[in-house]
This record gives sequence, structure tokens and C-alpha cells, in this order.
Amino acid sequence: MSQLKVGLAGLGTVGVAVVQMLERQAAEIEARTGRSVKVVAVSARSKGKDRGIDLSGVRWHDDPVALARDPDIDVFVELMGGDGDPAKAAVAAALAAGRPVVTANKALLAHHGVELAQVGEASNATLHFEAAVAGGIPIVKTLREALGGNRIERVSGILNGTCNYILTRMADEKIAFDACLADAQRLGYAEADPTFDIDGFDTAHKLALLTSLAFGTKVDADAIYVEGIRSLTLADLEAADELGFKVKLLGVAVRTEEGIEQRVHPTMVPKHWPIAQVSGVTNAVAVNGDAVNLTLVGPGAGGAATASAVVGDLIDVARGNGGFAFGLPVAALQPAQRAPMQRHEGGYYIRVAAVNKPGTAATIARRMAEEGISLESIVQRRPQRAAGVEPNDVAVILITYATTEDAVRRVMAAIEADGVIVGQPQVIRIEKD
Ligand SMILES: NC(=O)c1ccc[n+]([C@@H]2O[C@H](COP(=O)([O-])OP(=O)(O)OC[C@H]3O[C@@H](n4cnc5c(N)ncnc54)[C@H](O)[C@@H]3O)[C@@H](O)[C@H]2O)c1
Ligand SMILES: N[C@@H](CCO)C(=O)O
Ligand code: NA
Repeated sequence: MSQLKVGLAGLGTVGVAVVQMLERQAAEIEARTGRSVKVVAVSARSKGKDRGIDLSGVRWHDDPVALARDPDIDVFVELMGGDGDPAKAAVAAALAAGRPVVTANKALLAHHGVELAQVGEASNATLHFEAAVAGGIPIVKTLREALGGNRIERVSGILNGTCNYILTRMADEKIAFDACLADAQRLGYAEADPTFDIDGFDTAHKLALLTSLAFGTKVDADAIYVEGIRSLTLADLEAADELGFKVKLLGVAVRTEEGIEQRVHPTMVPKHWPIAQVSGVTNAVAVNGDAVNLTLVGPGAGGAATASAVVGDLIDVARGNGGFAFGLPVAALQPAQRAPMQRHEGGYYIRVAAVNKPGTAATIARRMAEEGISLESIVQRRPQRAAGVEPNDVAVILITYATTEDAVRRVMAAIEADGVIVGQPQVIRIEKD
């Protein structure tokens, strides 16, 4: 029986779960691949740390790049994270040496994926990254292989487990943002630097990869409009609930006449939509193709779910299944034409702290009318208690009919200049039937 010798860099939440899964499922994996898949060498920051796994007989490398170059491994698994070195240098070194690579590192691939895929193509080494997008959901393979015959119009979804976990607990249990984030970190969902999660960049990294796979374009993370969930308050989630919506951090890539619109931002979705019911660390990815529309739902983060995707990729490597990293040879990937966010059309939830004086409502309504924005509803709520807001200022919530991002931005700038609002307005885009 031939062995697939695995070199694994990164022994944190995901790395440890991969070692455990390979041990636990050893017999099944051997039966499925005809090979024994075995971790023979590892690298991490701290050699002496007790991780609850048995690494006796496994070679230790202080330097992950040296591990990637170790001639006695067949495949390099990168689970360290970070979009620079050593992750980048190690992945490049393994590929350049003709060794397949499995990684969960969406930050690295969103910024250097095409370059790394090219290194792999030059030396006939495959690059696998199922774990990098939506954790345990097999969306990379679905787009690259199963849906390869479709012309895809849109790919969208909840792509960050940490944010969905936070939003779910805030909405359902009225727990403050910081406490929810601390729990997500304790459960191993969050990135080493959780600002990547809550400021939307992790979702953007994943969306950039999905866009490339769906539309056959070069990965273009810089084209993505990104807003995170940091500014969302319990009051916004309560207001959304009263209006019949849930708030989700969505990543959306859609073909438009001008190019591909790629955006990440909190979105109000009708409560009856299936995606509104996706809660906690669960992710969901919807794909609209010309022949097939589907939604995949499953665990988006955490050791076991992510290890499932890494091990699935290792099984592909053991079987010799390859293919192009982004579904096409790098030379065939097209530059993505960017559709500007200012042209985005949709409904908007706008919450402002309005100065409590005669004429305020009239001024806001006039500015909306000047931009041709129709209002579906205006709700005036009890005085705000937020820091920096006078007790007699009133929270005004405006729901617009479909309009453009451009028009909303101009109105917000105008009413700020008019001096009728105080503090930072909250703007949440709405998707509905
Ligand atoms: N945790 C999740 O749910 C999850 C899900 C999908 C993808 N990912 C991705 O998987 C990767 C690992 O995530 P994690 O949650 O296991 O992280 P972690 O912080 O728990 O573990 C990282 C490991 O890498 C090692 N490491 C970090 N920098 C290193 C360096 N410079 N040199 C040597 N070793 C280094 C650390 O010692 C640690 O063992 C990241 O790319 C992350 O984005 C994580
Ligand atoms: N931090 C990421 C891990 C999975 O990619 C998340 O919460 O979704
Ligand atoms: Na996945």
C-alpha cells in the first residue's frame, strides 16, 4: 500500500482537527483512496505546546518553508494563515518543487492566488483550497467541477461564520456585540485577527475566490466594495425585526451590463427567505446558473468542519485528482470588468439621529425628493441614548423603494450639510422580492 506523506504547517484550530480526522478516519480514507494518508512532518510556532495530539515519530521543522521543501513529503498542507510570508513563500516553494498544496488560507489566495496557481501550473503541481471558502460547504468543487457546464449569473451568500454567529446571537438573545465576538473566538471560528471577520474582509476574500470560479475571471479582491458589521446596533436589529427582516452579512457577485458587481455589506433580507433562517456559524452559498439554481448550506467555520474540507482535498490528492485551481488555466482567466458600487440599485434602510426642531422632517423629505427617492416608510422612534447624541434628538428610520447607491450617498451628504442630523447615520441595503 503506497503512502501519501503529508507535511502540515500550522497546528492551531484547523491543523489539530486535520491531524485528528486523518487518525480517526484512517481506515476509511485508505479504503477510499487505496493509500494511507499520513502526517509525517509538521511546523508551527511553538514546538513544546500540548495540543492533545500525538506527534511522536513526526518530524518537526521550525521553518515552514523548509517543511515545504522537505523532499520526503508528497503534499504540503498550509494552515498557518496570513497573506504574506511564511505562508506565501511556503506554498510557492512546495508548488515550485512540483508538490501539490492544500490550503485553507483565503487571505493568501485572494491576493496571490493567480500567481501561486501559475507556479503550480509551471511545475504540474495542483493547488487545492476547498477549506478556504465557506468552511465545510463543498462550494469550490461544486463551482469548479459539478456546475462547469453552466453560465453563472450570480453567486452570493453568508460566507463568514463569525459574523453570522454574532448577528444571530445579537438578534435572538439581545447579547452585546463584544460578548458574541469573544464567544466566536473561544469556539475557534474567528480569524487570528478578528477584524478580518467583523470588518468584512474575510467575506471579501472568499467572495473574490468564488467570483473567479464562477465567472472565469482573475481573482480581483481589490474590486470588492466592503462594509462589515461593526456599526450594527441591537436597535438596528430590533428595527429590522419589526419591519419583517433579518440582517445578514452577505457577499454578492453578480453579472451586470457594466461588468461584475462584487460587494460585501450587511443586508436586510425578508424573514421568510431561506437565507434569513441560516443562523449561527452556518454559512449558505446560492448559485444562479442558466441551467441550475442551488443553495448549499452548512458549517462555515470551526476545526471539524474546516478539517472536513482539507481532508476532502487530501483525498483528491491521494487519488491523483487535479484540475486547474480556478477551473481554467491561468492564461485563460479573463481580467474582471468592475461594475462600480455607485450604480448599485436596491432598497435602503437609513437610520439617522435627527435634530428635534421644526423643519427637520421636511428637509430630509425634500432632499430625498430632489434625488427622486421614494419612501416606503418613515418611522420616528424614541429618543436615542447613544453616546454623543442629545436626549431630545430623535431616531428616524427611513425605508426607501429601489434607488441607486449614488442617490443615497448624495442625500446623506446633503442632510449632513443641512445640519438636521447628528452623529453617524446608519445605512443598510435591503434585498427583497
Ligand atoms: N478556524 C476556522 O474556522 C477556519 C476556517 C476556514 C479557514 N481557516 C483558515 O485556516 C488557517 C488556520 O486557521 P486557524 O483557525 O487554525 O488558526 P490558528 O491561529 O488557530 O492556528 C495557526 C497555526 O499556525 C501556526 N503559525 C502561524 N504563523 C506561523 C508562522 N509564521 N510560522 C510557523 N507557524 C505559524 C501557529 O503556531 C498555529 O499553530 C487560516 O488561514 C484561516 O483563515 C480557519
Ligand atoms: N473566520 C472565518 C473562518 C472560516 O473561514 C469565519 O468565521 O467564517
Ligand atoms: Na468549502
